[in-house]
Amino acid sequence: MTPDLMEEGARRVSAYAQLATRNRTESGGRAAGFGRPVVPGEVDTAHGRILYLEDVSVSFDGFKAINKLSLDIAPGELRCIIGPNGAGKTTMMDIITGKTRPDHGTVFFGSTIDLLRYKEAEIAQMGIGRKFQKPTVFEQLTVYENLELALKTDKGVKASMFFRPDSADSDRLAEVLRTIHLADSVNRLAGTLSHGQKQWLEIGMLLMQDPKLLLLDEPVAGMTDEETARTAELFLSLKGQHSLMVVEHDMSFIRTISEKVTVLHEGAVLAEGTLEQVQGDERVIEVYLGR
Ligand SMILES: Nc1ncnc2c1ncn2[C@@H]1O[C@H](COP(=O)(O)OP(=O)(O)OP(=O)(O)O)[C@@H](O)[C@H]1O
Repeated sequence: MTPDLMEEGARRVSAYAQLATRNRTESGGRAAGFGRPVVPGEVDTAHGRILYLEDVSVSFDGFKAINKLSLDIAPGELRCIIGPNGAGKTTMMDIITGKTRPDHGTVFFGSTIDLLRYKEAEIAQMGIGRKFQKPTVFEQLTVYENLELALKTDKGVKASMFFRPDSADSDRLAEVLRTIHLADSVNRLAGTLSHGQKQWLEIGMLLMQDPKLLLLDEPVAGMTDEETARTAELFLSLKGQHSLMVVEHDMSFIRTISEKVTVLHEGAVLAEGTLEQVQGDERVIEVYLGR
């Protein structure tokens, strides 16, 4: 082979690699992203959606847990999801976070990131944080150390061994401590916190990674009334800066925080609107009372 041909081949290989990388990290090669500036690492919300599910279905042993589910969430929105037991709320979150693969449908983060092409860990890195029902903080570490650890998880094993928070990290830590009402408890062992405080600490750990979308599964279950009220304040303060999807059974909590409520039933959206609207919907009443 002549040097010219070899050079030409190398150019083609390099151009192809660049194209593949661009398609994977920016627009997924879809026409929707064409012509708009795409900032690597930024979620493209130009179409007014941070999360978009269309016609999503998944079956377990022939049982349709999610059945042609379509739903979207606007940037900065705080969306509440309600529905009777077994409606598919957890399965929907499993699909969004890459834990469960749907049999069918479309799931997009912004208008350009096809979440079905990514693994669970990659989706978390992209800025989708998930809080499970039970708090999972490190009980033997202090509040501060738990938050510091959340910063390190982003940085890989070697970097995290020598990690020292810089001033931007320290500012962020202080801000998160204030947001989660634990500024007075920095040096307390997480194991000595109340149930509600542990939940806030775990939310704080997610906030350290500055997630664009937070999925929260029954965040006030087991909390006292005072803790529930403080959690409502916390969520209202996060709205706008982050998008939130909150699954909850506690209707008085939902009443305090909600604008738009989505009711899931048998794996699909049964109704959507304000809490008053959905509570007045005959189909919703039947589903809740008919159990
Ligand atoms: N891995 C699985 N294998 C078999 N069935 C499953 C699996 N995951 C969920 N299901 C079934 O799918 C349906 C939806 O479950 P899911 O946990 O998503 O409901 P949910 O709305 O979160 O309920 P809850 O309010 O009780 O948490 C249920 O009937 C459940 O038994």
